[in-house]
Amino acid sequence: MNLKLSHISNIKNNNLQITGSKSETNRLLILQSLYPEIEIDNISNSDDSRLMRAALASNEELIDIHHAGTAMRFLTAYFAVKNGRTTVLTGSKRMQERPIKILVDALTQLGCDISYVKNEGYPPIKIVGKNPENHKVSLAANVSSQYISALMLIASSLPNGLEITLEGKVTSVPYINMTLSLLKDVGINGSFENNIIHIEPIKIVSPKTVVVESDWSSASYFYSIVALSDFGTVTLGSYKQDSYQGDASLSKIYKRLGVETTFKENRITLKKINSLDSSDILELDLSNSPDIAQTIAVTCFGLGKACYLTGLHTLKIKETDRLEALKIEIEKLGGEVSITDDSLKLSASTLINSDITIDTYHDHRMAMAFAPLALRVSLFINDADVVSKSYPDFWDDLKKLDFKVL
Ligand SMILES: O=C(O)C1=C[C@@H](OP(=O)(O)O)[C@@H](O)[C@H](O)C1
Ligand SMILES: C=C(OP(=O)(O)O)C(=O)O
Repeated sequence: MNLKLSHISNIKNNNLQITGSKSETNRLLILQSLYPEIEIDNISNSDDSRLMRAALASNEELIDIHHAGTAMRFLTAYFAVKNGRTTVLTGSKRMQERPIKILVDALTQLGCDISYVKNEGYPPIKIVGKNPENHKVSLAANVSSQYISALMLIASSLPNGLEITLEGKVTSVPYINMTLSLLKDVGINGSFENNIIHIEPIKIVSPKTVVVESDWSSASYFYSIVALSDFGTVTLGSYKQDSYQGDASLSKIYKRLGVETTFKENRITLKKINSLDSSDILELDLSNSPDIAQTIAVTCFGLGKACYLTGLHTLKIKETDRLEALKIEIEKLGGEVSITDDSLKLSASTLINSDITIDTYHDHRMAMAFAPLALRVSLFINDADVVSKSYPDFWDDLKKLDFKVL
């Protein structure tokens, strides 16, 4: 599907209900499979959560999780401790390029049996479920926090729980804290101090309904829309001020880009204010919130504001090499970008080229991050249905804000 996007007027106040966080949902789906007493409310309707549910319900040996990184990593740990069951976990072409060795090695240390079907270090993998005999493990923490969350999610089901030692600089820390908070919410005890995580064992938890907060990464596109509008306001549900999601830092970051956030009951209202960060260049370390890097880079570009984004070392191994993809697409529109392995620098440039086709590289966030630019120029989005990975209703929600989506 190739879309043409344009917008004729400003954003009128509109109420949107954003789907549940896919990160919270996919953690809770694993926990619910281990502890059926758990109920989940405001579950994500993303492809990644649908695939996770289907995988957990499947009795097949071969399970294909397509593009879903959390599903790939969390299910590797889940099936590794399903004694007596053999599973082959595979995914899309890109998933077969996303590394998994650190997690496989950690599970092997515990006594699990996992082998590579094609290329060493990458999916597909064959998992022969075991009752692992060890309860201590250490792993590198600088590549993906998903490996650590995967171990934490199965830890309480092991007879002695788990002690996880994190080596090196820990990346995407809020996602580890999110896992710990959700474990606690369902009645599992754990701690994370001085790079050591302890999770206690528990056989049964008390019945409990956990309400998933709406997805903050998805909210980022509306922050960008409001920032790029002349006088827009958008209200989004269901959010809370004390979020488990690191991307809730959007409210602080976008204050510097001219968007004010107010929390009322369980909704946030984003309002355009006319005060932009006064520094020549917006500098941000995004190692705690990698998923909003694309949104912020594109907002800055649309505003003609220079930015220097660091802490982006994980972007190269996500749905695509996001640094490379951002550079190519922003430059098509007339911007100037330089990248390293972990940073992106955008010069203060003017959006000059209209009717450009944005390529999305099988990456939902490429499509959604560039869409707000339609407030400034009309553009085309290639392969626009990629958004369903995290936010299937995205284009319908843009129509509610008077975007022309053709
Ligand atoms: O645990 C999670 O739910 C996630 C962790 C992050 O990945 P990394 O830890 O690999 O950066 C993030 O980018 C991803 O979208 C979701
Ligand atoms: C990186 C992402 O997802 P995952 O790693 O779970 O595929 C994302 O949603 O931006």
